[in-house]
Amino acid sequence: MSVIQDVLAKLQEKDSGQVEFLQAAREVLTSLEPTVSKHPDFVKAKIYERIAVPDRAILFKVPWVDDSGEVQVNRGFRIQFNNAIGPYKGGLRFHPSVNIGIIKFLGFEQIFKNSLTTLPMGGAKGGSDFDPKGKSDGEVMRFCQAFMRELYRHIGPDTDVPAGDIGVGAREIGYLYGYYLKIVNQNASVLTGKGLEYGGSLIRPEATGYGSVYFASEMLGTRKQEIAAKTAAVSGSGNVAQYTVEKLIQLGAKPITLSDSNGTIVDESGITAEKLAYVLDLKNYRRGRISEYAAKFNVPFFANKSPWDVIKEQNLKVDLAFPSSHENEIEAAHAEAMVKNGCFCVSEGANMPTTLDAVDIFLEKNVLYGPGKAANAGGVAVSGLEMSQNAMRLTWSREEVDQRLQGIMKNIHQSCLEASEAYGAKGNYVVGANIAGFLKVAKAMLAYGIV
Ligand SMILES: NC(=O)C1=CN([C@@H]2O[C@H](COP(=O)(O)OP(=O)(O)OC[C@H]3O[C@@H](n4cnc5c(N)ncnc54)[C@H](OP(=O)(O)O)[C@@H]3O)[C@@H](O)[C@H]2O)C=CC1
Ligand SMILES: O=C(O)CCC(=O)C(=O)O
Repeated sequence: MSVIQDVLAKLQEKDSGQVEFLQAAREVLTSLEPTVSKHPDFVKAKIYERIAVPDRAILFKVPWVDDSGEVQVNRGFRIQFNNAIGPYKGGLRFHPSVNIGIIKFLGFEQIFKNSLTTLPMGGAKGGSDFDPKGKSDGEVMRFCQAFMRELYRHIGPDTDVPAGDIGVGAREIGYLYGYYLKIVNQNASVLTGKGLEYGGSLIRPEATGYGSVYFASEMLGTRKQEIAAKTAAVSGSGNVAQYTVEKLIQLGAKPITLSDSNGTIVDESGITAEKLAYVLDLKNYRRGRISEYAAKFNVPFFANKSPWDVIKEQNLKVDLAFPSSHENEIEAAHAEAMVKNGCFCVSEGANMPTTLDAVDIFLEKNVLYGPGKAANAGGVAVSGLEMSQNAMRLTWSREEVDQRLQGIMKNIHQSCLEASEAYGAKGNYVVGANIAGFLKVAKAMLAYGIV
């Protein structure tokens, strides 16, 4: 059995219920296979085995009181996966589906993503099974305060710096940071995605979405194509989806879908800047459902369907796809239908939105496929820039941060291409991203000895 297969077999045995983590581990570790023969020192130091086990996993209770006075108890998690190249860094997810396997998959992916940015950040993730949907602002505030009441002792500007993810946006970061400040009494860079008034960075809200469009643009460039005039499907309607659509519009593309957990709207005339402004107000302030877009702009709404279901069932034609919602949203049958309906470029705003079978289909059919850890790294990259600005106690302009973001996305694209070629899988961004992200972390781990 190869070293990699041996590690995977052990994970399968030890972490058997953690389906999403095992999926992520399989995807990453199998694509590291070509590094094994070139790096016997990694094998001897058991780097492949060590990198797949978190440094620590913190599980805690989060008791809080709802608006009716009843005590509620949620689970809180912070998985500090690997800090070889910098402080632990990665978002917090508040969603009822959250469990240890999901947070572990996200934390594991974050190691390689953060390494690809070239900024000094280790990998972590956290969150809770708390569902902010349908909760009052007061309930969300009390939950965030209860969550921080435990989390504060595990984080710090040089230790671990969380940020947002699904269900954690500007409102939640404000409550979390406000409570940290209150109990620790230090205005420290312990969270990113902060408001501009209290240490946030311009372009952080936009960064993940913009970055995934910049990454798509780089991939298209390898075939002498560009974003302009392309029709695009985008899933989700949260932070990542909103700014993906904004950048697509700015670059002259036609985004035609958005979704949430209740269904998908299809606007074949194109989502415009004005319609997007409606979506931002609907989702970020009124906290409404995407079906309201369909009623407002008189377009079809497909209840309980994702954009990928609609492409499959209605033969909707698209050139580009930006899955920006959640893991495993694109399955093999979706991938087949997407290719059949003209989709030739997929840039993942979400983390692991494509199942392993569906990835194989994209690769077989020569689709330009940008995996999340490369394509959505813009968000954490600008979080890294937020930390740099906090450390220098100054703020950069919008233009400066955007220029840096574009440079980082270009550089990630180039590193993926170079690593894929050096390790015998030219043009395969999955192999390229995993190997390029891995090598830096592995070399740092090797330098530290067995710790
Ligand atoms: N925010 C960031 O900077 C980064 C985010 N990501 C990834 O991008 C993705 C989206 O995150 P973000 O935009 O921040 O999150 P948000 O909470 O802002 O938006 C999530 C969107 O996805 C929908 N969604 C979530 N889960 C499901 C589900 N199980 N089924 C159907 N729809 C669902 C939500 O619908 P509803 O409101 O109905 O639940 C919502 O429209 C995630 O995979 C995240 O890990 C990656 C890198 C950075
Ligand atoms: O900005 C960050 O620190 C993390 C963003 C994130 O959660 C992600 O990249 O998946």
